[in-house]
Amino acid sequence: MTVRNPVSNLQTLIRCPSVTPEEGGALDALEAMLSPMGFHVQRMVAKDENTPDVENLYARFGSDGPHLMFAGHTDVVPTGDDALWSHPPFSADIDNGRVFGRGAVDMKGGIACFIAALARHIEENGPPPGSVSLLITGDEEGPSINGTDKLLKWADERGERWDAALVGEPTNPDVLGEMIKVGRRGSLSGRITIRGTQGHVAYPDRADNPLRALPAMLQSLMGKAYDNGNDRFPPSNLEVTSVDTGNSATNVIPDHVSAVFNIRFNDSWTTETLQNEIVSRLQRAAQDLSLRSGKQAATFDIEWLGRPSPVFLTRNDALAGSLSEAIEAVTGKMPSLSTTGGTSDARFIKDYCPVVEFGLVGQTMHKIDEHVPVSDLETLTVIYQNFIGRWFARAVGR
Ligand SMILES: N[C@@H](CCC[C@H](NC(=O)CCC(=O)O)C(=O)O)C(=O)O
Ligand SMILES: [Zn+2]
Ligand SMILES: [Zn+2]
Repeated sequence: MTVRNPVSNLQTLIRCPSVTPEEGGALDALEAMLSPMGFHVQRMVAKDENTPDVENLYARFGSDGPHLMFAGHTDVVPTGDDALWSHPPFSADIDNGRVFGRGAVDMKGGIACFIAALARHIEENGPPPGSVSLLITGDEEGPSINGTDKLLKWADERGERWDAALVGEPTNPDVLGEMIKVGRRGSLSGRITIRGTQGHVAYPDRADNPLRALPAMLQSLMGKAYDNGNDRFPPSNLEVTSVDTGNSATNVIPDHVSAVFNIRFNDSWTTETLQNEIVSRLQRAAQDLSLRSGKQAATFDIEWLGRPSPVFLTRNDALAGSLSEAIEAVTGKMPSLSTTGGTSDARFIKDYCPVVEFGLVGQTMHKIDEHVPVSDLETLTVIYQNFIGRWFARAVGR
């Protein structure tokens, strides 16, 4: 089986230009690797209003339980200015012991290693005593509307059930083996629009500049901590990500200003309690007249943007334990169990089975010259192989 080499698996995948929502040949390449191994491969196209159709793949090896899912994505973020790359972003060139290309660590590399690991496990130990599935989406880096969420529902409707899932996102900050993700903070975005009265900039008494209310409003959102975090999660944090008046003139006071924000929140909040907190902070700040003496409280409205992402924590010692033991056996490191960073598709999987995440080192993800050391690909493959053995041994009670 040639797929036992993670480096050639990865080179094949990188050479498929699968920038979201393009399939780019990446799922065809996966199918060509998995079918000869004995996987039953199915392709599913997900559709929704106002978003492009996206191709996804579900492949199962075996028909009985226990059932282990490996989840990930073959879509990649855009390459940016290709001229800035030292190797073309879809070349998969190897230079100085490193494979270069978009998706090298995020996360075609993780998929390449898992396939190699399973191939080695089958060759050396025979098929696992149960089933292994790959749930691979082409819409993780995009809106995530036509990806893992819909693919899970589709598979669930066809009777698929899983006992545990491993997501192969690049979870390690600096060194392979240092961090497993066992949960994620939630994510909530919104836009506030402060209303004023348009007018001539030389006659401000005849206008009401909404920008004079903005500093107090932004201070209320970002100035005071939402919480201090806890032993499970980092503190919640809100960042304002854009401010816009739509005003192109220098001598006109605009009639409105909008600010967009995103908050990453921990399990001391629900979406609803957090929305209430944000609105009450804004209502208080709207009374602040320090830059607007003689005016009424500012008027504003708030619009919640997109789907909020839920906060979740995987409380499954057996799953995180098998993975930690595998990592320690191969690298000598005991990984931390973390909930730091962004959200991931594990937020959808957690409704079906316990889920943890472990993959490559994420330092170059989304950057120019994304790359992965060949040695990390080999080490991750050995970790995944070790994990597969441990997880099934534990699941069947051996
Ligand atoms: N576009 C999607 C989901 C966005 C997910 C994104 N995740 C990461 O960047 C992962 C980084 C990490 O592992 O820390 C995010 O957190 O924004 C949507 O909006 O649903
Ligand atoms: Zn990713
Ligand atoms: Zn990414």
